[in-house]
Amino acid sequence: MHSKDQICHEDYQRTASWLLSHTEHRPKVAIICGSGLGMLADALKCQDSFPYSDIPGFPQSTVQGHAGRLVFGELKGKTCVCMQGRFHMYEGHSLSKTTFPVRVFKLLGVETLVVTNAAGSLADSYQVGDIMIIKDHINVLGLAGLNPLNGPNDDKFGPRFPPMSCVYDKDLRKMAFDLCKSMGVTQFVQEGVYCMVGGPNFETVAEARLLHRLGVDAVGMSTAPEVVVASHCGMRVFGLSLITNKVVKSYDDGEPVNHEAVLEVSKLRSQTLQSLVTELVSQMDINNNTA
Ligand SMILES: O=P(O)(O)O[C@H]1O[C@H](CO)[C@@H](O)[C@H]1O
Ligand SMILES: Nc1nc2[nH]cnc2c(=O)[nH]1
Repeated sequence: MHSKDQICHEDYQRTASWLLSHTEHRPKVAIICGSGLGMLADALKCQDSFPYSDIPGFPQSTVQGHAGRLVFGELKGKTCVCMQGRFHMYEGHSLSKTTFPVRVFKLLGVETLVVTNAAGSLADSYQVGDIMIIKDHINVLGLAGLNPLNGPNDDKFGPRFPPMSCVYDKDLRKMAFDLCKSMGVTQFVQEGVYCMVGGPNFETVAEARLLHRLGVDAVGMSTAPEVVVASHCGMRVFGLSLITNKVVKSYDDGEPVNHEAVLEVSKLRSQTLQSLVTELVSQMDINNNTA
């Protein structure tokens, strides 16, 4: 590594080579599990699992509900790699560290990234427990100049100025919605705009009202940097937010949120999310070359 924050191509390669020499799985799909959503990895068959502390170059998870384990395996015959725990900037990681695994996945041969998160809703029509298919995002940190792509561009991954106008794959969104129909769960499925803020504090009422007026449907403290990096290196992206709470927009009522409540709601929808992600991956058009 060059400096504390600068990660060079060889750093990603070193981690990718280590993983390739420790598992025979050759994933085409990567799944990032949000807060309390680590059970998505439980559906993987023929697992090879690595604590982040064993993987050279990998950051460590510090947040409750993020186990800190990388799991390789098969979902209905499709080879996947699953992050049981992601990295957030508020933990003290640089944005390039929070997105480090995404570029490693690219070097492993991953073509599609599935991101999941726990989020608070701003949209009045959303209920706690709803699943939101992410249509687009607002990267508040990115707009303010905090972008994982800052610094010298690594042309081996992608261009200096990547477009971001069609990041969340339309076909995968439609496929997910159709799956929700066949699963009979459309009454709690939404499609909307996710906004990433820095955290770790939850929103003030004034901030919540601002985000609401900006057209944000759900807010969280992750996902956008991973998606920007994945899109930069040409990956197809699909995202789901689980609505774990309603963001308080009134000075007179509303329940203040806490992380324990977020984890509780995650448990509530774990089975549905697991089935949805499993079916989606199984229907994806991917070239499943095994080593
Ligand atoms: O985005 P994920 O990792 O799901 O976690 C969400 O839940 C935590 C707050 O409860 C924050 O980290 C927020 O971003
Ligand atoms: N910023 C933010 N992140 C969350 N993660 C889960 N719920 C919330 C929320 O209400 N706000």
